Amino acid sequence: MQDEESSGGSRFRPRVAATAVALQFRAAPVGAWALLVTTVAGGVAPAAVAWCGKLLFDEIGRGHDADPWRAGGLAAAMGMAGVVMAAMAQATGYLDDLVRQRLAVAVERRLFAKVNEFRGLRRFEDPAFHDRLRLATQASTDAPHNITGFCQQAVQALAQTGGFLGVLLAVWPPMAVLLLACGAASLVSRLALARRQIAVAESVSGRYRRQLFYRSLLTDPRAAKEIRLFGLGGFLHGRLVEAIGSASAAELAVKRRGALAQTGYAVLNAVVTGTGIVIVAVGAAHGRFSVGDVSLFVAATAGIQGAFTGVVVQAGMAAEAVRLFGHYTDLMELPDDLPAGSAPVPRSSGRVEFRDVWFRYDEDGPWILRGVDLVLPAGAAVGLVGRNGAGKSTLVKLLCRFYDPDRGAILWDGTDLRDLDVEELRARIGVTFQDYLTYDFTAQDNIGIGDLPHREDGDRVRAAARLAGIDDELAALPHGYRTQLSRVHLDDDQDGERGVTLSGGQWQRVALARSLMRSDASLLILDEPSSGLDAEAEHRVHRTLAEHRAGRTGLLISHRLGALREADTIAVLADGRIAETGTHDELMRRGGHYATLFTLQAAGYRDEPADLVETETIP
Ligand SMILES: Nc1ncnc2c1ncn2[C@@H]1O[C@H](COP(=O)(O)OP(=O)(O)OP(=O)(O)O)[C@@H](O)[C@H]1O
Repeated sequence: MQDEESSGGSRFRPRVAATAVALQFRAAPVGAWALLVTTVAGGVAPAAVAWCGKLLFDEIGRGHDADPWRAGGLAAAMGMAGVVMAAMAQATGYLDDLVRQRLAVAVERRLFAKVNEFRGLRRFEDPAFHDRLRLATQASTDAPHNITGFCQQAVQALAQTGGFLGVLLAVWPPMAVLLLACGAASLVSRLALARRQIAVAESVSGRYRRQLFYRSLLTDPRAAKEIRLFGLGGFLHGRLVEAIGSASAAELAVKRRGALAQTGYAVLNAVVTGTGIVIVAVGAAHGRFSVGDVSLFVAATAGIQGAFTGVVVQAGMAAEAVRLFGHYTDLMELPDDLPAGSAPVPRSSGRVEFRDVWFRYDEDGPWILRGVDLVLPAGAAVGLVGRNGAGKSTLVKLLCRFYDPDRGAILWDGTDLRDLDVEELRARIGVTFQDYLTYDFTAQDNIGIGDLPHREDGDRVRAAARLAGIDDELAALPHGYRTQLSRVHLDDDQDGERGVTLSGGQWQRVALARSLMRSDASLLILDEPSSGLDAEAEHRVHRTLAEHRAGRTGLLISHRLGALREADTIAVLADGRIAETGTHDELMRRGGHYATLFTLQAAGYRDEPADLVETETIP
């Protein structure tokens, strides 16, 4: 994804710059226009002041013939202009902050709204996408502002240079040419440096990603146990330092080159200026220039150099910003990784059929599913069994349409999932994922977000918690369902209070309750929902779920085969296909994979030696 074509290589991308400028005027219209006005005015003012200075010196230089009123008026005008310039500088500073803030908010808002639009999971599993997202996020704070800052600086410099050039041409024309040549050379060199800086920034992007990873790992309370027990602190710290060191060494090398180049141009500028001043001073001594001419020449030289220095610095920053902001515009233009279907999801039964489904995560990766044929009859409970890595959770992800099958189709009441409106489809499914999330929210929110419109509906949340067998424990927390389930992140209004930490099994039941919030879901998928529950809790939860599920299609995945015994059908996934299907009794009679697994587990409970159990090799 970070190929030259999509990211534009190191060439200048005017469309990116135009987008950034347009975004500034959209994010803060009044502020942006006001900033433009104060900037232009700030650019013109120094030339006007210098011109007044020249007139003043010339007036004073007339000795006894000088007009005191005119000299006083010119001095007063210079004083007033100084006040206006100072006020203008303050106003520009404030407007600059205002626009920068509004712009950063606008960019970030758009960026993460776009991220939310990706329907599938593929982008989130692509390291290049994460690099681009990181660079685009980085761009959100400064890049558009730097681009517009450069435009303003350029406008200001044009105004300033234009005024002073006229002065120089009138006094000693070669100086104008020399200063322009120095400025142009400095600009070209700064742009070349910016290109190198950008290339380095992009080459170390992966290292920054690793830095963030190690940093968050070293402070994550969930990681703290293993880090301490396995003594990983030093190891992880070393890797963090290595990532930081290698990233900053490359950046420092470019900065060194930049500093050297800029020093060279500063010396050149000083030589040019010094020569010019000497020539004009000698000319004044011979009576070719007035005192006012000399003062104006010095002011004009400094003014033009100042304007160029500003433009050169801003141009470098803008070039980097355009490149960085290019990641934002590219990301905003990324197409969705899943084509959108638009057909409404039938309100009927919720029969699901996998028809010769083939799937692999990467084009050159191994096939995970190799022609799965499976029917989840409407209203029936289907148990899915298979060894670790058989592809059970993958099947669930395809069912939720996080990916599309490479071959074959999944049909919902006869319609291909690819043709259905994906949001509507997902709203009809309740899922407890095997790798469920634990949110640093209140207990109420941890469950309520399973059905956002009813997040605040206390009765509904408690009903779901009751089904998952966690209601009593949550109600007994210090603030009941309003208790924060986190020891780290507390809301602002909970200052001084401490959250609580739930046990693994309690969290699992909270996750289960979350998936049960969608009381009108047609399909309920539970991927290892009771792996962390004690025997009593597991028994209770499964009984309640069986009652609750009535009439809905259910897919239950578990390595504890006893939990699947009551399912209407049990399917065994092996070698990427459905190897067996049937009821518990049918499969036991068949004596295949399922019977082998079940007998092994049962033997463990009965305390029989495993070698007494007849086993078939499990694929
Ligand atoms: N996002 C992914 N990218 C690449 N490979 C993946 C991804 N998720 C899973 N896999 C691979 O797909 C295979 C099937 O994984 P899956 O999680 O579906 O197995 P499972 O049957 O649910 O296993 P378990 O019983 O251990 O939960 C595994 O080999 C796994 O490494």
